[in-house]
Amino acid sequence: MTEPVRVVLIEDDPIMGESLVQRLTLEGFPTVWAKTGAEGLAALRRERPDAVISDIKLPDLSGEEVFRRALPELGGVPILFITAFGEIEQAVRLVRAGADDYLTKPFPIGRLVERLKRVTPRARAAVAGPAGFARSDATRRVEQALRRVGPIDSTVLLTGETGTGKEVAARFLHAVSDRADKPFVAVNCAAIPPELMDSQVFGHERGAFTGAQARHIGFAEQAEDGMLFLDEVAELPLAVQAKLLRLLQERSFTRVGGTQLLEFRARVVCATNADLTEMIRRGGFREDLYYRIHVIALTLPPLRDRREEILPLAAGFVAEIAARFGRPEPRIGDSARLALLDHPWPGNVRELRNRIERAVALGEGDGLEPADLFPELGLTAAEAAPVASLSEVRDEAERRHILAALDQTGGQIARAASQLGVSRTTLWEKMRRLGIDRKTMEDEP
Ligand SMILES: Nc1ncnc2c1ncn2[C@@H]1O[C@H](COP(=O)(O)OP(=O)(O)OP(=O)(O)O)[C@@H](O)[C@H]1O
Repeated sequence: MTEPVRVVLIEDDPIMGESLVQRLTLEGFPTVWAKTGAEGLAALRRERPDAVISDIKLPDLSGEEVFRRALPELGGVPILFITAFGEIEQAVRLVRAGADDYLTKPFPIGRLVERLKRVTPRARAAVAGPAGFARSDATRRVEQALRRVGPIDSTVLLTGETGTGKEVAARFLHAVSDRADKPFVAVNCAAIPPELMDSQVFGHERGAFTGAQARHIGFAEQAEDGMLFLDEVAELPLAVQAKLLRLLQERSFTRVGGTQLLEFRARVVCATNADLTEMIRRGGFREDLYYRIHVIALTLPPLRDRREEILPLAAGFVAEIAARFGRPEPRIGDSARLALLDHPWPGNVRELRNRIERAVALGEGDGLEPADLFPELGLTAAEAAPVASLSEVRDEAERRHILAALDQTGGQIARAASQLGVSRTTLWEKMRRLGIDRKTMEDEP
């Protein structure tokens, strides 16, 4: 017997809602009813349904907002909209943006059931298209959302800690988009000096500034009608943020020092590990730009929240890296597996990859052991301690020297100061800073 298709219904009209719930349940679709957009989003997160039916007009959110906000939870789950006669345009836009279908009120409930039956197998079937990157439910939702928005042109913002795979996700989006055969241009905004950012992104004309000996084609132009991936977008200086906003609004730009207006045809995908709302609060990021790039926002979860991916990812990296080094593929021993599962992975997938690469490169046996992957664990505590900074070393030496002087002078500050070649006040200050307790010293009048 196949599992029943579970539905979340988002509908504020009590009569319509009631009758839909009754009929859907009778038809074998267990249904959870949410009466506002916010309740609906919470239900989506909680219930993980197989299909969603949503009214387009809700007391708190529009259909577009429901879709945009639901997308990260929705993944490949079908969503049908119910619209009133006057909202058809919005419904058509939603279907273009990746919603599955819409029905105009009034409609016979049988038709809704029929549509529902038509769209649900799609969610169950293996998703077609390029192979994905997901190996857990958490990333599968992101991957399916990317497949869904692949064919449309809205701007996507990918967030997540460093090394979680934001660039991998952006390249995947490109691969499933209609622009897959067009350029994918990745710009690491953190790696370009702020004063060069403008000309790197928009290009410059010959003679635009000292040293501009030839025309330079910037990233916006190189992307043609492909994809422009702005990694670490929070690092853009405010002046370049203003230009990026204009680029997105007007879909045109000029090279630095140029007058010719060039059409911007690429799709923009941004990534950041910064908290942009916090940056807006502090005045480091433009709010209007945030709303432009935040049309569809998806978060790559940290590796510690998707531990089921650790071993499959590790196995994939071992195979790939051993092949690259022309070495036999080492086995990951049982205790190494446990160590991998136990590690908190602050550097996420990148850290996993780097540790495997080092272990495969340096490992001598035919298996990987915890010490190959976590060499720091084999060190004594003193060796593993982080290297002290120069100021820490200096402070420690000063502290010991002052204590010795005080010891020799029986705690007399003035004599110790003169021996040390500093004034009494300076010695007091140093003692305070270095935490030498003055009460243990014998002060003089
Ligand atoms: N799902 C995945 N499958 C295979 N490799 C992955 C996956 N996710 C990430 N990686 C690898 O991990 C490393 C980091 O990924 P990526 O550069 O996409 O992360 P990021 O989130 O963009 O990092 P940053 O914020 O530092 O730019 C890369 O070597 C990438 O190939």
